Amino acid sequence: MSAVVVDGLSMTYRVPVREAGLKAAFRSLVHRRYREVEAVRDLSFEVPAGEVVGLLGPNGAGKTTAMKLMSGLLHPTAGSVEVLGFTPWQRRTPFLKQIALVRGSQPTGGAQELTVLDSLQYQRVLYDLPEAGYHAGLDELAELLELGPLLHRQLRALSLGEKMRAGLALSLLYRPKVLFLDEPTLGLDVSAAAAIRRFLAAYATQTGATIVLTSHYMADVESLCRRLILVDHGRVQYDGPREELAARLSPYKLLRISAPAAVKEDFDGVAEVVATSGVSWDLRVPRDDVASVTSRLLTSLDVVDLAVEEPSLETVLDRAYREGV
Ligand SMILES: Nc1ncnc2c1ncn2[C@@H]1O[C@H](COP(=O)(O)OP(=O)(O)OP(=O)(O)O)[C@@H](O)[C@H]1O
Repeated sequence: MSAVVVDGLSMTYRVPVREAGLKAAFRSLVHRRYREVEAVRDLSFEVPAGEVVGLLGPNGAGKTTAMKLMSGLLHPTAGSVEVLGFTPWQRRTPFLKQIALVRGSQPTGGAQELTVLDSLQYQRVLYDLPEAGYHAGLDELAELLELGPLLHRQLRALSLGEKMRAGLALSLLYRPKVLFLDEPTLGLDVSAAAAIRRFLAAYATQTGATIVLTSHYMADVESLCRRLILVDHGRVQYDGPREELAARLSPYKLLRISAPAAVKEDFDGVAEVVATSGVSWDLRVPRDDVASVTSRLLTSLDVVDLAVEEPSLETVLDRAYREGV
């Protein structure tokens, strides 16, 4: 069963335009002109219950707009969305109780003067959580997100990484079945980002939640999403397994061998040498030839180590963004 069904979704913003200068400012009071920005165009995809999918694309591709539409913050210009059978922008209570949108740019909503614990208690009242379930959930989240030292601090006094941990606890306290994560590691240092990734991976496995994630950090995508949906100019450019995108965009693999006695001429007519340092050689090999090239090298050279690598996701996406899929 699909938890999220997006069908022919489009969203056009109407943005007021004004030329520079005082005269233009007055003129715009009488005659306001608008221009249209098509943020999302005819987007369609489905996410089965329990899947973690990465919604990727370059800046301005329409990801955040799509996330806002799927979580009911915006009403689309055209098309439909169903999340757990609900139309998000109707914002019905049973829908709101089963989804969460977490944004790295605004990890914690609500009153920033409240302490983390007060905010969690407020969330309990808002979502009508039974006392026992609340305490069990809170203990679990507090442990996983290391919230102990933060509970009695005001939200506004937290660092970015601490805010994200608190924001996740606030959003996950009521155990949403569908989680929209918009750049959850934005601006975090390497270990804070890694901690969030570890937590999300564990949360997804433990709860079987459906997760739609946007991120510009490849580590997030690689550790969490097997399926990628690539959008550009508001349209789906690719929807499928992560590895297949690499195979489609890069017809080569990298063969890394360590052969102390090898010289450059040994590779003539066998594989293209792209880098070498000491006894180690990086070879670019067409995907279909990897097996034959490997066995040729193993017979002709004294190979002490060998590894076959996919091009990095960063390289693959850079190519997809620049040249299309
Ligand atoms: N509230 C708004 N009013 C007008 N235009 C908007 C609004 N929000 C977004 N846009 C425009 O819609 C397009 C898509 O923006 P969106 O934020 O959805 O992209 P994104 O893929 O999330 O980008 P990024 O990776 O930079 O966060 C952009 O051209 C953006 O300028």
